[in-house]
Amino acid sequence: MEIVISLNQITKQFKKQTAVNNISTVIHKGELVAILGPNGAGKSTTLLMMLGLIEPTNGEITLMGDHPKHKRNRERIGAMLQEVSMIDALTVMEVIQLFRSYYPQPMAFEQLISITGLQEEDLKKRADKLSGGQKRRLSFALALAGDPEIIFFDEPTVGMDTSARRNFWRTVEEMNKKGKTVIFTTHYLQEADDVAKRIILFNQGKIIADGAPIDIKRKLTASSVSFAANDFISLEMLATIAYVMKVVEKDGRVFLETDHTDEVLEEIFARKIKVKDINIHHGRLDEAFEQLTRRGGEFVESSLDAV
Ligand SMILES: Nc1ncnc2c1ncn2[C@@H]1O[C@H](COP(=O)(O)OP(=O)(O)OP(=O)(O)O)[C@@H](O)[C@H]1O
Repeated sequence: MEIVISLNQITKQFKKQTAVNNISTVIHKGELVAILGPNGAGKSTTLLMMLGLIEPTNGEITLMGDHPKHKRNRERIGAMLQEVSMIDALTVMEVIQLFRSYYPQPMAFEQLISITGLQEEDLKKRADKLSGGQKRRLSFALALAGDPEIIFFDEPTVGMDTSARRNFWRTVEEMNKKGKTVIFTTHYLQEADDVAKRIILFNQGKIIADGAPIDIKRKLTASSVSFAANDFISLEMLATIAYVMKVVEKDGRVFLETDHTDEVLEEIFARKIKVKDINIHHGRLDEAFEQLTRRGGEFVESSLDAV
């Protein structure tokens, strides 16, 4: 698969503060990647370096094979950053037209308007007079004005209401299906879990886990098969099922902790054990996140191998 972004031993130092500490990774064309991590972990700094807006102190970043700032890249990337600054005195429609005019093959005007989700009367408003959430939606449309191949979002849904959020992710998923690479930072673990195909987890300037959400969760949190308890099932017998690590009875249910939920289920059916109200539980991303960030730096190497 084609590599579109490559980070090779990147460090960013702000005076005494090491914001990003010797990270290396690659992102392939068509990936949908979430960069997650607690406050100050180095997410935004990394994103800004990928965009060429700040330079690493050490290491090398390439964007589609060139320096991020190369003029070939300018037409091929779109970004929505945390700071929304609107051009004064232009209406929403004028700003969209202006941004479209920067690119050789802009996205259709009507499509961008529909992405803003704004009503007719709001399109004639001055962009700087929009509400916070409306500004975010407009900056989303502006990020897509050039019909970019790679799109970067820094905390994109902050300030968006539920429906704006849903529309935003639906559009992002559509773009990704068309082959566009999407990279976003977020604090909303649920969003990362729902949308991203890959999560890069940052802590204290380092990458402490990198993988599909399901793999990160599976590796770091316990999964279980559970069902309603009844008097006829022997817990000792359940403990003999292959891959069952622990059997626990709690609140009227029996939980079989395992890394292999499918195999355990198969065995339950093969042995014709009568169970009702079956539930499969995989650990939640916030549990995995909590574990990883709590353990901090020391956990780095082993978790990277493991995940
Ligand atoms: N321009 C700057 N000058 C000095 N220090 C900076 C600058 N930008 C970031 N930092 C510091 O680098 C560290 C990483 O910041 P960064 O903004 O990348 O974190 P983040 O993971 O995006 O955090 P948040 O979730 O709070 O947005 C922080 O300690 C921050 O204070």
